[in-house]
Amino acid sequence: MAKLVATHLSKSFPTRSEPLVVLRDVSLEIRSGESAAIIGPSGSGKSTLLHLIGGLDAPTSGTIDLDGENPHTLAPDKLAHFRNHNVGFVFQDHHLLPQLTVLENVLIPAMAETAPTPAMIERARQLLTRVGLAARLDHRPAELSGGERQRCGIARALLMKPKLLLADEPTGNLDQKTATEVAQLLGEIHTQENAILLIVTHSKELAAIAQKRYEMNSGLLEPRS
Ligand SMILES: Nc1ncnc2c1ncn2[C@@H]1O[C@H](COP(=O)(O)OP(=O)(O)OP(=O)(O)O)[C@@H](O)[C@H]1O
Repeated sequence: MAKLVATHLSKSFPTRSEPLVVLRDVSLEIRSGESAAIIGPSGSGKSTLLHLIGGLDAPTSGTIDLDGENPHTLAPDKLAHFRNHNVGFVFQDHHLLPQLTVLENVLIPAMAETAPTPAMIERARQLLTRVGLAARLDHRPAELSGGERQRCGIARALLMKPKLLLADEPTGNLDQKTATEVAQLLGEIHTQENAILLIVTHSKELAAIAQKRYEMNSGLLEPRS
């Protein structure tokens, strides 16, 4: 069973005067099939923490261990490979490529390394069926609704069977009803995929789908009920 362990993470950004301290001694642990949500005010450090955990930025101190590997000890090419195979990202703005079809967008993580294999194409089709987009494979993102685009983004994030699914305000741009549907989908599909799900959100409703909840305030992470 995979496990994410973040231990004593701190992050500061240099400024012209004192460094800006954004994360202060943050630790958390989440297992495969479990989910955690982090809520907290704007600017409190939530996205920064997600970036460190996903290997997009390095901590000033502290360690991250995903199933025995610390992404921040890897050389840049190995880190890119690690991220592509172990971490799926779902963003507030879906980050789909407008010129590609829905199916091609979902295949992007596979295309980062080789031409997609028939097995990958089949997995992409299956994921798109599971997120309710079976009839939209050949459509472009502009032809989809906001919720459908987010479903496509979720399918893309899961293509490589990542151990970790990171979602940064995934329902932030959606109306209430669509946000509820996407939240339910995230909750169901990460369990089916046995992935670790970590969500950053302002939405209490989205946070409610997670088994563990935390609040971030000025870079300090506290458990919440
Ligand atoms: N690359 C950077 N250089 C300097 N400061 C940064 C950088 N990235 C983030 N920050 C600062 O770190 C603080 C925390 O930002 P972060 O995006 O993590 O907050 P957040 O809790 O996710 O906010 P929001 O809910 O608005 O997305 C902010 O003050 C931000 O300006």
